[in-house]
Amino acid sequence: MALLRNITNSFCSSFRRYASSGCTIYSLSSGHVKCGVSVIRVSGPQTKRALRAIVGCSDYEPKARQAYLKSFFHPISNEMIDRGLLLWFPGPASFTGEDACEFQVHGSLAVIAAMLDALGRLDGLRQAEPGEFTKRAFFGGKLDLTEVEGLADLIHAETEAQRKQALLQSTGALGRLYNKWRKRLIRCAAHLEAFIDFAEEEQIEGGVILQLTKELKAVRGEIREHLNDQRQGELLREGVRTVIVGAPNVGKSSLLNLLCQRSVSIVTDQAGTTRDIIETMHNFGGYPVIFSDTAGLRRHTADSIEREGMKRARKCVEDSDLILLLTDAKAVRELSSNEMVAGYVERYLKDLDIPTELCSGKRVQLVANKTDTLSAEECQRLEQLSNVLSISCHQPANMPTFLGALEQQLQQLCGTPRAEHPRITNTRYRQQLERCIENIDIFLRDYKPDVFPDMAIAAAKLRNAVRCIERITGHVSCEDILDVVFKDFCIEIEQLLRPVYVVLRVPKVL
Ligand SMILES: Nc1nc2c(ncn2[C@@H]2O[C@H](COP(=O)(O)OP(=O)(O)OP(=O)(O)O)[C@@H](O)[C@H]2O)c(=O)[nH]1
Repeated sequence: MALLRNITNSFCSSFRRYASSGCTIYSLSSGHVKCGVSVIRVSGPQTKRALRAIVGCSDYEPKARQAYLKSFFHPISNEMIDRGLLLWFPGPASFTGEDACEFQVHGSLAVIAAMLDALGRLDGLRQAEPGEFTKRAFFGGKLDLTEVEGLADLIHAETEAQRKQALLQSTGALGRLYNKWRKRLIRCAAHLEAFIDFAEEEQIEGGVILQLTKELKAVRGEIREHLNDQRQGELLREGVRTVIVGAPNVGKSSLLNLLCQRSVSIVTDQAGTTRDIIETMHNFGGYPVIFSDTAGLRRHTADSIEREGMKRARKCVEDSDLILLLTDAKAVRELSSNEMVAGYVERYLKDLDIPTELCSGKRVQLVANKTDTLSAEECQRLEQLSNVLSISCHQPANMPTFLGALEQQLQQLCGTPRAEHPRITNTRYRQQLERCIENIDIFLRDYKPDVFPDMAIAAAKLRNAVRCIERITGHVSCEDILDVVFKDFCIEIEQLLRPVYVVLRVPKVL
């Protein structure tokens, strides 16, 4: 347990050291457009001196986390800038962990400029870099990396489901899960090291090792289950890539225009109108979708531009998550069973020269367009088949059934964000978890309780497993990762902390 305590303490104190070494920063934290109220934040050791200077009272003592209606003055001219609300957040119970305050002022460009100028005139204050408040919260130990990324996702969330998922992550649902695994793995590693170091002298029982392998298998099982999620969280975060593909002239561009409710793609009666990929991002029933219209596919063409368009279309199929395979309703009007539809899909993909590997692991939804050209009886027959959706882009009144089915597909692909089952939202997490499992696997395969050098090598694998989790949460030195995360968060990293946390003692035998 002492080992665990040391790890935690060294983690926290290094972060605190970084946090308190910063100077005081200020910035407009609300949007950069004219608005009713704008929020200007200040964080750092000089915050109280700054707020006293702005309210024009050198011994002003606001109560923590209470709003005060105050007049704000420029410290050089003593002219009043605005009247607004002041909130004081003494550290460490603040967002950054440092002393912080907020000025809520009227959101005109002139008021904001005057406030920023006033703060900039004070000694020890400088304008914050983009995202620097969050960076301080991270280095101050207030947020782990998953929470930082969750916060960035929350700020960028465009759909309701994305908002829910980002909110869960930003409030620590994923971080708590990973931290729980991290602690269990550290405990296993600590027991193993105790066994290596003291087994002979203090008669530590071999049963410890049995217990340890049982626990490792349990953690491995939980991580595997977490990984086996059909990438739902990642799809929700990044958007479901949905490609509309089919033969020339079947109505792919017409469908895209209908889905987006605007004319993004050119529609003509000439086969081969669409040459390049046309992509649009769409909020579809709360799910983010990236629709792609593609060039019509056929086996042979002499036209080199069309050939390039078809190559791009096939690549788009390969990169997609959901394939809307569009066909002319006349081509399927004779089909009378789901098996016949399945056979048709296979033949159609072959005609379009789409190799089956390109579609493997993806949802392929057959959509029959131009039902307005069918008889009522043919339409009815098609509607009875469950694996084909029939539409007419010329009669959008029949679209609700299709849209409902599409929304259902998206719901199944993205799932529902739940606090009890936080999902992987980032490929980086997935890669580290897979590496963590690999290390546990190697340990379980290689350790031999009675052969100490082998045991020590196996113990190193266990430490690697811990490190993989720590690279997700940011508990270890991981500049390369921080670089990516804060870039996503629009933060220019000026100085990178290089903390090196000794996670576990190196066994004597190494
Ligand atoms: N009758 C009927 N015609 C349609 C329907 N949808 C599209 N069309 C017509 O079919 C023709 C081709 O439509 P597009 O949307 O350009 O077809 P496309 O598949 O994108 O064509 P390419 O770009 O050549 O691959 C146009 O004349 C459309 O007006 C429909 O539901 N019913």
